[in-house]
Amino acid sequence: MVSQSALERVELAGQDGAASAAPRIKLAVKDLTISYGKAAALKDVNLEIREHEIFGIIGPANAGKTSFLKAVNRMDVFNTGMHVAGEIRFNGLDTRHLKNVYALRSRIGVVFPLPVGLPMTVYENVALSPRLRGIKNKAELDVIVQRCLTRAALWDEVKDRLHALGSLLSGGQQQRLTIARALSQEPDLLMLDEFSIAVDPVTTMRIEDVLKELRREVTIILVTNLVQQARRLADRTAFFLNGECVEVGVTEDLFTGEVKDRRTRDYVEGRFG
Ligand SMILES: Nc1ncnc2c1ncn2[C@@H]1O[C@H](COP(=O)(O)OP(=O)(O)OP(=O)(O)O)[C@@H](O)[C@H]1O
Repeated sequence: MVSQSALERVELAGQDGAASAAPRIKLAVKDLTISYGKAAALKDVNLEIREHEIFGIIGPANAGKTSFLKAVNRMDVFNTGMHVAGEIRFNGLDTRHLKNVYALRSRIGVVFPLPVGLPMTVYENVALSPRLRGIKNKAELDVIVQRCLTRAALWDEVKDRLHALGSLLSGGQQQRLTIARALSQEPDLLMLDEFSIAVDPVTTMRIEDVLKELRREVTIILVTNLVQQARRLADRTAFFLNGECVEVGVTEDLFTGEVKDRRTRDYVEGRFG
C-alpha cells in the first residue's frame, strides 16, 4: 500500500504546465492570516502565483513579507509562536494539511538575506542535497555540482577551489553558493528574501541575470525592499503594507499604469517607506 506521505511527494511534484495555453498556478493563497501571539503580521491575503513567473513582493519593514515566505515553507511547524490560518495550495495541494512537510520543503529552495553557508567545502555545500536524495556516484555528483554552480554564475570563480571551505569565499560568492545549493534541491519554487542586502552592486546584477535565466525552469518569489529591483525582474508584484496585501498587479503597471490604491504609487515613488 502506498503511504499518505509518498502520495503527497508525488502530488507535490505536480506536472509541468509550460506547454499549455493558460498559465498554471504554482501557489494559490486564500484568506491567509499569520499571527504571532495576538498580533497579526499578515491579514486576509489572497493571491495566485503562476508557474514560471518571477513574482515580486515589495513593502517597507514589518509589512509581513518574510512571514509570508515562512508560511509557504511551513516554518510554523518549528516556530511555535507563529499561527497560520487560511489556505496555501502548492501545485494544487493544500500545504496546511500535509503530513510530509519535508517533501514540500524539498520542492522549495529558499535564499535568505545573509548567506547561510554550511560549514563544509564549496563542493559539499552543493552535493549534500543530491546525496540525501540517494545519488552516490561521484561522476554524477560532479556533473550536478558543476551545473548548479554554473547556473548560479559562480563556477568560473570557484572551479579551482571546490574543496576549500565555503566560508572562505567573499560575501557575494557565498550568496551565489546559497543559490547553487538551493538549486541542487531541484526545486520548482525558489524564494529569495532580500538576497542583495549584503551583496555589492556588481554581484547583485549578476544574480539578477541568473534569476532572469532561471525563470524558464522554476517559479520565483522575490521579496525585496528595492522597488527598482522588483521593476527590473518581476513579471507581477504584490505590495504589502502593515500586514495588508494592498495590491497585486503587472509590475510595470504599479510604476506607470493605473493603480487601484494610492498608497501603492506613493510607495513605489518613494514618498514613504
Ligand atoms: N518570530 C516572531 N515573533 C513575533 N513577532 C514576529 C516574529 N517574526 C515577525 N514578527 C512580527 O511580524 C511582523 C511582520 O514581520 P516580517 O518580518 O514578516 O515583515 P517584513 O515585511 O519581512 O519586514 P522586513 O522588511 O523588516 O524584513 C512584524 O511586526 C514583526 O515584528
